Amino acid sequence: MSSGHKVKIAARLRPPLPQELNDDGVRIVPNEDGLSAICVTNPRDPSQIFKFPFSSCYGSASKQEDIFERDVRPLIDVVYSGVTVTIFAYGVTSSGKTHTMQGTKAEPGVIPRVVDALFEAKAQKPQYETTITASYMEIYKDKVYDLLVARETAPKLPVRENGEGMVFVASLSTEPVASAEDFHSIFTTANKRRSVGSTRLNNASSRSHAVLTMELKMVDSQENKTLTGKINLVDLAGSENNKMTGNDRDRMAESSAINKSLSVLGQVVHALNRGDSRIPYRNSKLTRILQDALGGSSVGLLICNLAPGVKFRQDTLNTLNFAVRTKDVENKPVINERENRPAPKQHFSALAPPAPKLVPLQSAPPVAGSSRPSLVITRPTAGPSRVPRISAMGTAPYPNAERRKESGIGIVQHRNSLDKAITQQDIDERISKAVEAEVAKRLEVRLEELERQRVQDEEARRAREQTEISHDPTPEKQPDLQSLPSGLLTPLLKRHQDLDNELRRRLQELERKYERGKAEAESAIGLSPASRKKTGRAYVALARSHSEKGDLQIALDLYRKAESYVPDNVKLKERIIEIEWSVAQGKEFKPSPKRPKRSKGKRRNAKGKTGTASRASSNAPEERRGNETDDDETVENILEPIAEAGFGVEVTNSPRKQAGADVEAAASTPRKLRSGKRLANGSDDDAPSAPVKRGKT
Ligand SMILES: Nc1ncnc2c1ncn2[C@@H]1O[C@H](COP(=O)(O)OP(=O)(O)OP(=O)(O)O)[C@@H](O)[C@H]1O
Repeated sequence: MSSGHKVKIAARLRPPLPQELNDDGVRIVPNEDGLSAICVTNPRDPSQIFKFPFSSCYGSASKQEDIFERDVRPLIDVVYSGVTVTIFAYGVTSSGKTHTMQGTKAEPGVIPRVVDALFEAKAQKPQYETTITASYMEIYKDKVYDLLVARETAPKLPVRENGEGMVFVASLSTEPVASAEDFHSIFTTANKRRSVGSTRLNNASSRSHAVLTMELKMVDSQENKTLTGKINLVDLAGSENNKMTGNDRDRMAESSAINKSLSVLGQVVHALNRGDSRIPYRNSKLTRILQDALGGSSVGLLICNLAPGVKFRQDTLNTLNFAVRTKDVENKPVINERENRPAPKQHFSALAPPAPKLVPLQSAPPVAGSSRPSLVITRPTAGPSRVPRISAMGTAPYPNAERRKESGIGIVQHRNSLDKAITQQDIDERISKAVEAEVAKRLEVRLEELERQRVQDEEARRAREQTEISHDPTPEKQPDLQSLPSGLLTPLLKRHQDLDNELRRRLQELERKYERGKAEAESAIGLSPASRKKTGRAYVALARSHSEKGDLQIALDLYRKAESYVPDNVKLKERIIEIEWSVAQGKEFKPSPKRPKRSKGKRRNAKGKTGTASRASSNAPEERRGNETDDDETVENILEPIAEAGFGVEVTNSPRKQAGADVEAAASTPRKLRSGKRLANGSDDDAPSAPVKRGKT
């Protein structure tokens, strides 16, 4: 039996803004069991509808209070039981993340409501002497800044890891908070420092990810123990399509950092779901900082913000796909508890790391609507721990933060204010801290060296390969698939077995090459973009051949593998959803028929861009792509070169003449929706349903 706690998902659709049309393409549909699902019309084929069942779905008329009372308030008791909770808002730009997290004076969002609830609960727990502190940071262009200090005096802060594997932001200030009112004034000031900019889609668009942490220290003098609970409230920046946002140069740099970090977030979730031994947390500051929330020791709630309107439709599907994956991520919540009683003096070097002890779950209150773990692990920290317990989001306040505390803004006693009588134990602790800081620093330097070395090795390897390719004229050397002229490999189409073998060989070769790329072997990030695409293409083609043979599970695995190389490919995501559904339902899967082979000139004509195909244009993929829509671009990137090489094409969007395939696919699925019955696999934690026909519900 699993002792983990799955990340809970809540999806919220914002109402259309005054200038937006409501086409009803995203809507909430109640399920028979009292739960609900988000239904999204396929932007490429309005006759198809994707269904995403979640335990909490909020429609456009929902109120801030609804989401707070149902999904957030139950977590307040979890924080008071000494557990870390992380709530993050995720969605495309302008989908309502900041509105949900911060809200307005008239409609306060999750953050102000959480703080009010923390103080209400504090008043009801007289057995504890509770102190509450806040820290607030933003991750802007992959750099971390303290939002509680003026920007002029806020250098970028390093992210570190202590000996217990706890990631923290060094030198992040913490501010004691005496009351909810005190918090609101601190928060309002801090928010003015957040990087916000205007885009075509949102005139107050967050250009950074913001992480607010409220930490509670609950000293129980009767029981001689201290519990530390924490809640991280994360307002992520939204993914962006620069063509829609109309971003200028400055905004583009921000946008690319935002998109990259969100893409790494997706890869982390993927890797966790696959059970990889290496999770690429280190590939962005965002994922490092959220490490504890994804696959770590905290309880997680992901609020998925969705925007109505057809222009956001593809992003909405991407957001929901991310949510579907995230709900399979399992955390192992931990109660942070330590004894108050001073331990006998001992030199830090003589102390062994404390062994975790299992504590029955009853000590933690239940989380509404979630599968609770049967056990949680407590970290006993009796006496001076070998490694000082450092807040996951950092301690060591800035001098000006310290000043704020002294100036009496907060009346709460801070842990560091025990300076009056320094004991031998205090001294040992300080030495221990200094040693650990030094070790952390050296480790970081060493890691940077290793990373530099890896990059150098990778470059040298690529250079070697380049030289080999240009000097090796032997005919048996395998040609690059991308460079093959169209039609050259057409005969392979007729020989599927050969095709399989060929692709397998190619994949093995690529993987062998990649293996040589040292320790990062499991991460597609370690490959150049070209190699990633190439590998992705090869997996797609192999997957297709398996799906045609009816080996759907194998095909699905291969498509998923392809996705880790080209995580942004939208059609690939759709294909995975379709096959997942077919596998879950035990239904036959019919891929859309292959696109008929056309001359390049015809292709251009079909798009209506140019009259006749010039030789220059047919040989210039960049130029071709420039004329295509975004969707085409992502598909062409992975699929087209294979098609040109004669390996077949994945076309999800069936043109009119392929309607037969759509009708057939739809005919096998819509009745379930029509009758209002849940799909066989339609439990709360199910994957989305396959497309079903509209108009029959
Ligand atoms: N539930 C809602 N009810 C009313 N208005 C909303 C709601 N959600 C969002 N809005 C409005 O939509 C606009 C965009 O919302 P918001 O700024 O919160 O989006 P965002 O996802 O944080 O965007 P970005 O990623 O660009 O920062 C704002 O004008 C906001 O007031």
